[in-house]
Amino acid sequence: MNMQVTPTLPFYQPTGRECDLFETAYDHGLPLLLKGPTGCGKTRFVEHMAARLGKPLYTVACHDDLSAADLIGRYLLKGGETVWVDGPLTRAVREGGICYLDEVVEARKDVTVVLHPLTDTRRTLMIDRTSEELVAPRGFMLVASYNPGYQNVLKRLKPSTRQRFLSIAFDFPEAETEIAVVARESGLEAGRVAPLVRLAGHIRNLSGMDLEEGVSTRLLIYAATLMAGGMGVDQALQAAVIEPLSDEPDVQLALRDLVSTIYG
Ligand SMILES: Nc1ncnc2c1ncn2[C@@H]1O[C@H](COP(=O)(O)OP(=O)(O)OP(=O)(O)O)[C@@H](O)[C@H]1O
Repeated sequence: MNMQVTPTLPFYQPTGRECDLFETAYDHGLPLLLKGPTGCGKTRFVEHMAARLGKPLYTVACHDDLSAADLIGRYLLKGGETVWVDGPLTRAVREGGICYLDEVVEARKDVTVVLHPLTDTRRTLMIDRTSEELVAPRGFMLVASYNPGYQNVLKRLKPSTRQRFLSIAFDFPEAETEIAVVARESGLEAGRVAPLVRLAGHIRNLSGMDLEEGVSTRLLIYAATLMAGGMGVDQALQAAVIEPLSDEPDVQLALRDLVSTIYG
């Protein structure tokens, strides 16, 4: 869990009208679900919007062991005494902040039970252990993300959960936007970023066939950062694109072929 109150506005390049939708959802106290592949800007978007709205942000990276108690809180032994310690969700509710549950679908099932009364008109967080029932104040907002590409039958959001959230579909940005983002984040000049983004376009066309998922904007930023630091193109792409995308020699070969097509 990571709590941030960001003094400067984290850079976020909008790709559509997502900032307006976020603000409207926030104004009306509606929960928001961000759907999209890994590394396409969902977390950065939430960080940007929280800073823009001047709200504390509690980010929780969900995993398959994450339980309701991890979000709500628990009794802990402190100096021989048992004291209640709020979890990130409870803190966000008490403070009227934003709670961002990254990859919510990974969390254990008891988390859903907690989220339901919080994401409908009740806006209530039940804390069974302390017998408290908190009604979320104006200003509290729940944001969750999930990556539809990773889902298997067991790990899908149930309609009863999905239909409690407004949703925005994220994808990799248009080439021009992605070039601007990668150049800004890595410090590599736009002219040298352009072929990287072209390569990404080709690789993304392969995803689903040989690759679980296309190359993320995050990996392009890694590659560009290595290149901006003076590393050669081949070595940078091997470390930041080819190795992270696949362990299969055949697939790696196909990726290297694509690299030669673009870089000659
Ligand atoms: N539209 C954008 N504006 C600014 N930066 C962006 C944008 N899209 C991607 N990025 C950059 O890509 C990096 C990865 O994005 P981010 O961490 O937000 O991904 P994510 O979608 O939350 O991924 P995950 O689901 O794996 O957590 C960011 O650190 C940022 O540098």
